[in-house]
Amino acid sequence: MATINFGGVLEEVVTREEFPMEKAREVLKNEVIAVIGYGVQGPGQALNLKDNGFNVIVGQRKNSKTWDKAVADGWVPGETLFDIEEAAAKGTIIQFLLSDAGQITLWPTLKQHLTPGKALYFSHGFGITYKEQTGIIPPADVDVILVAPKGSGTSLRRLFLAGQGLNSSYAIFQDATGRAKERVVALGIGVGSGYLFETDFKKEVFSDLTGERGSLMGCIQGIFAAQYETLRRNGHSPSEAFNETVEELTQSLMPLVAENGMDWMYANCSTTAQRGALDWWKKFKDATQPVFDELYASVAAGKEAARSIASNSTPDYREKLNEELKELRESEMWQAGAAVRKLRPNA
Ligand SMILES: NC(=O)C1=CN([C@@H]2O[C@H](COP(=O)(O)OP(=O)(O)OC[C@H]3O[C@@H](n4cnc5c(N)ncnc54)[C@H](O)[C@@H]3O)[C@@H](O)[C@H]2O)C=CC1
Ligand SMILES: CC(=O)[C@](C)(O)C(=O)O
Ligand SMILES: [Mg+2]
Ligand SMILES: [Mg+2]
Repeated sequence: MATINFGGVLEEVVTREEFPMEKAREVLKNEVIAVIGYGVQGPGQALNLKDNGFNVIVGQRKNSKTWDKAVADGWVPGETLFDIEEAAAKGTIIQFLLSDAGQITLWPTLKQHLTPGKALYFSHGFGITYKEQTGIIPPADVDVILVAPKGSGTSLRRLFLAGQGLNSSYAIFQDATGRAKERVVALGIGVGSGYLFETDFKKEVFSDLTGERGSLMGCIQGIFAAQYETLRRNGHSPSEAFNETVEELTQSLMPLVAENGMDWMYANCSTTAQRGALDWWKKFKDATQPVFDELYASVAAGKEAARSIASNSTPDYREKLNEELKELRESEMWQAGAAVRKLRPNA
C-alpha cells in the first residue's frame, strides 16, 4: 500500500509496483475464474484476465447474441465457454457480471454453486447493499469481494490493448477464507486496473449511482441540452450551437483538463474566457447543488435502485432503453453532432 495525499487527505492505494502481475498470477494459480455474463464488463475483464495469463472461463446463456460474441472473441464452447450454471459450478472465483437486475433473477441458481471457500466477486456494490430489494445474501463461508473499474468495460479493454490501465476501486464485504484481500487485489490487477482504491460496497454504489446520474452522464446531457436550446432560440445555427456546446469541449478543452486540471485548461483559454468562466461557475454550482443533494438522497434511500430494478427487469427492457437512446440520437443536437463529427479534419 502506498499512502497518497489527495488534496490534503491521506489515502491508501494499491499499486502495480508493489503487487505486480507475477504476484497476482501466483496468488490465483490454483483458481478457476468464472466470468458470468458477457455484456460490457464481462468481455473486458475476461479477455484482460486471459491475456494476463489467468485461468478464466466464461458463463453465458446459450442461444444468445452474447454467446455468439463470446465465440467470436475466441472462447471455446465446452472448453472455456459454458452455460451459466456449468461455469458457476466449475469456478472457484465467480465474477457476477450480469446486469444488476439480471443478477436478481439468477441469484437463486447461482447461490447453489457457492460452496465453502469460493469467492463471489462483483463489479458494483448494488446487489449486496440493496439486499432488501435484490435478495442477494451470500452464505457466510464464501469470500465476497468487489473490483469496480471506474469506466466502461469497453475502455478497460481498449486501455489494456494500448498497454495502459484503468483505475478501479476495491472492497471486501466478507472474508471467510482469510484470503479475501490477496484474492481481490490479484483480481483487480488481473482485470487490467492501474491503481486500486479502497472502498466499501455501500460507498461504491452510492458514489457510482450519483456519478452516472450526475456529472458523468445525466447532468452533462442536461447541461448540453439547456445551452444548445438557448443558443438555438437566439438564432444560432445547429452547427454553431453544437460546436460551442459539445465539440469544442470534447476535442479541445477536456483533453487539457484531463492532462493537468481545470486551471490549466482555463489558463490556455483567453483572459476574456477566464474572466467569464471564473465568474459564472459558482452560479452553475449553486443552481445544480440542490439537484445533486436530491439525487444523493434518492440513491441513499434506495429509490434509484428500485427504479432501475423495476425498469430493467421487464422482458422488453432492452428495446425500451434503445427507444430512448434513439430519441436522444435523433434529437437535432445529436444529429448536428453526427454531421460535425464527419467534418473532423482527422476523420
Ligand atoms: N457497463 C460497464 O462498463 C460497467 C458495469 N459495471 C457493473 O458490472 C456489472 C455488469 O454490468 P454490464 O456489463 O454493464 O452488464 P450488461 O447490462 O451488459 O449485462 C451483462 C449480461 O447479463 C445478461 N443478462 C441480463 N439479464 C439476465 C438474466 N435475467 N439472466 C441471464 N443473463 C442476463 C445480458 O444478456 C448480458 O450478457 C454490473 O454490476 C454493473 O453495474 C461496473 C462498472 C462499469
Ligand atoms: C461505466 C461506469 O462506471 C458506470 C457509468 O458507472 C456504469 O456503466 O454503470
Ligand atoms: Mg461506474
Ligand atoms: Mg455504474
